[in-house]
Amino acid sequence: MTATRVLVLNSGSSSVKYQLLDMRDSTRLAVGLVERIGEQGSRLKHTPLTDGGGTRERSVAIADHAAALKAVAEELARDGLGLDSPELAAIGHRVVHGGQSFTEPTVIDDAVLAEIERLIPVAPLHNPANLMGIRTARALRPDLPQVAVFDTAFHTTMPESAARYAIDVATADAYRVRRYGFHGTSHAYVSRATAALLGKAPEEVNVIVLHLGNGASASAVRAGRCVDTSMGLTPLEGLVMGTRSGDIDPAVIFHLMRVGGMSTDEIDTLLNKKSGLIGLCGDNDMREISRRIDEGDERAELAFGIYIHRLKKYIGAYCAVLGRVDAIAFTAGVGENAARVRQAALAGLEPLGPAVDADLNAVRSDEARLISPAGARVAVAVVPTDEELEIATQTYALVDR
Ligand SMILES: Nc1ncnc2c1ncn2[C@@H]1O[C@H](COP(=O)(O)OP(=O)(O)O)[C@@H](O)[C@H]1O
Ligand SMILES: CC(=O)OP(=O)(O)O
Ligand SMILES: [Mg+2]
Repeated sequence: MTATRVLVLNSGSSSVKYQLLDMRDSTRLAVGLVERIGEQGSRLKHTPLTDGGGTRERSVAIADHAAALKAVAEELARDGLGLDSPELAAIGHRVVHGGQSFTEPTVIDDAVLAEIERLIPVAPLHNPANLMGIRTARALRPDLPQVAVFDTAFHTTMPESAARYAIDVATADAYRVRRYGFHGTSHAYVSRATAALLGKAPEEVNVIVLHLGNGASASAVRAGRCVDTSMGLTPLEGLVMGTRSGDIDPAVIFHLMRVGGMSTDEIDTLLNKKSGLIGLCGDNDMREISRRIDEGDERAELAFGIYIHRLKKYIGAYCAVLGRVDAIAFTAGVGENAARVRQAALAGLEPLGPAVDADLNAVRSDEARLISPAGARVAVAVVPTDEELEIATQTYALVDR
């Protein structure tokens, strides 16, 4: 029997999304999610797709990402899809920070693990979770290839003019301080899918991708290659996010230290976990914010206004970076679902080319689709991202020989 299945683990700071796929035709055999890892009320949601068996949800104490993967393995085994299956060809892992070392998907060995570990200081919320998933998967199936697919890889094509901060070069190089960018697997997938939606090859189009999830980032993609992105050394720079501030004057940090007496760790927590939408209005879920705006809540409206203002600035900036823009694509939880965000982000930008048709924008669908009126100079699209499929495809390409 040839092994054609790939298990994909997308480990976030407090969650794991996973999918088991058969790569002969990219069908999903099971999908699931472990949430609130290490917190009160952790839970697992598992859906086998093989014989139409329904979703199983249970609350289980899950202390860390190692325990999470063990629970996932148990669920898969109950459906006869366990990690011991000879049909499993590889396990693909999303790894958030690959620094400058990794520009391609990479089969994981001890040296690769050591490098991912060395990068923890620049991805403290993400790389430790990714490492724990990899180590646990290796312990469960030491014989199986494990592949790392890096969020940073797609952005390694950025020119130095976009990748460097304007700080002393020797200091920057000594500490590898530069702009790496994240969500690259999504930006790559969505920019290609947007080209396909336009009936073009990726090399023929320039696309602005807006990945708006809990973490959020924008990228400018010229002829299939990333030329700029909004996240930097870490996933803190750029857009306003669910709990992260995005861009601020770096002097805010000195001010909070000197005048506010705050420690480095306190400021780190403030900017990564207590800022963005949640810091501005107490909610980080765009559904809840939208509901509050409808009720006339002024704090929610202000938070939304700040979120949209930043988004608009990046869209304008990337129009300038690209010169010619063929499409703007919205993706991830907010981008795919929040018509209000899409409408507001592009309102008033018609002179630059993009336009949104209100009726098309209001349609709810899981399909990639255009929401701009026919003949718009810049197409506007909603393109569901699929990081797991992209990771599975890249993983299988490395092991299928
Ligand atoms: N129907 C919806 N309307 C508006 N926003 C939504 C909707 N569904 C999900 N979201 C937003 O998507 C976010 C999660 O996006 P997702 O891409 O799954 O993020 P992440 O991968 O960072 O966890 C939620 O926090 C919520 O704000
Ligand atoms: C890199 C990053 O911000 O990832 P996420 O959106 O999954 O938190
Ligand atoms: Mg995400």
